[in-house]
Amino acid sequence: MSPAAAPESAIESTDAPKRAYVTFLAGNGDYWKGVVGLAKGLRKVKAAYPLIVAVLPDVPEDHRQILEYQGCIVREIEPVYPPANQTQFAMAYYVINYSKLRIWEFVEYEKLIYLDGDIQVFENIDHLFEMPSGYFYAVMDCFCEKTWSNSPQYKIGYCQQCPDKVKWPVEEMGNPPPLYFNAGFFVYEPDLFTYKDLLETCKATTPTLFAEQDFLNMYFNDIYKPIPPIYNLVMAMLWRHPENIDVDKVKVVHYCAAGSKPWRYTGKEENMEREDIKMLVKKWWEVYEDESLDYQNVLKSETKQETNLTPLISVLSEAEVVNHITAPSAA
Ligand SMILES: O=c1ccn([C@@H]2O[C@H](COP(=O)(O)OP(=O)(O)O)[C@@H](O)[C@H]2O)c(=O)[nH]1
Ligand SMILES: OC[C@H]1O[C@H](O[C@@H]2[C@@H](O)[C@H](O)[C@@H](O)[C@H](O)[C@@H]2O)[C@H](O)[C@@H](O)[C@H]1O
Ligand SMILES: [Mn+2]
Repeated sequence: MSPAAAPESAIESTDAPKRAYVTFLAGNGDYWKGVVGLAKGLRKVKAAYPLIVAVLPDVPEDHRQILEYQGCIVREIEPVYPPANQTQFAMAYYVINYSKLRIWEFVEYEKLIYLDGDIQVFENIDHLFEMPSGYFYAVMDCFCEKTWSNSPQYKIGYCQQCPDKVKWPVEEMGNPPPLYFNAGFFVYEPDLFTYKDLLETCKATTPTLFAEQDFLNMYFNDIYKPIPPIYNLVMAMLWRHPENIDVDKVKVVHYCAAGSKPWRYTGKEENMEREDIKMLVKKWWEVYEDESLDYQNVLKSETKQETNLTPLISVLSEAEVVNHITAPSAA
């Protein structure tokens, strides 16, 4: 079994609907470390589906090789640029995030779960694929951090996480804004019509503070279904809305607060000395450094088991009971 072919053949050999996890990687910086951590985390929780990495052309070959070595399916995508204008994004690098829209093109998969490279999965979440189709599932965001300071929500002090604390001023501003999700994690269905329409609509839309996240929120507004925050713990929730979070139940952590990316963590930025943050960063490192989770090591130990089973399998295949040997999951 060739290592590179295993993840795909595992899926192709069954009649089950095609599913996968997908993440996004740009540039020659250090985000590949996040993706390696994610691939190993998915393996640790025995995810049943592989991890696709949608890479921009500027991701260097050696980084791609590291990802393939970790069992990822690397797929190059073309960049998507927002129309030029005067907009200030909350972060300058958000401009590349429009390229995420390309993942709607992956139509050989029926359903996909997108995760940012700065996300880690600590418990199996395969069950999210079983939710009814036809919706866009994601976790509600929080508006309380400084990155939101140019938004009306922030200026008013309104957050959808506690809409009764500071009420939305309906009389002055009309209805409160629709529910707004964090676009670091979502469950979606690739589709070529949607893909083309996304790109065309995007071209005709003025970019705003949160770039593709604002755009996706607008585009999928009518089919958006919130899922609980355990599926994408936006770190600021820990100090902004502790009453909404039970850290022990969290399955997916999004290291999105300033200074919290584990591979860059110094502990110096605001809130980064908190015990819960230190614990979550430590948990990320434990997965990242666990060599037993390296794809090549998992392959080796599974090959050993298969060798032991060979006599039994050959008897069974003669009887045409075994049509295929399921390859190990890549994730
Ligand atoms: O230089 C970069 C910046 C971003 N990303 C990808 O884009 C995602 C979104 O950026 P980020 O997670 O840093 O945004 P945040 O969630 O912190 O606002 C990352 O997780 C990566 O998957 C990347 O690959 N290289
Ligand atoms: O390009 C827009 C980005 O927006 C998001 O950023 C977060 C994060 O920056 C926090 O620090 C903020 O406080 C939070 O509200 C905000 O949504 C996504 O995580 C990322 O994947 C990407 O879509
Ligand atoms: Mn992120």
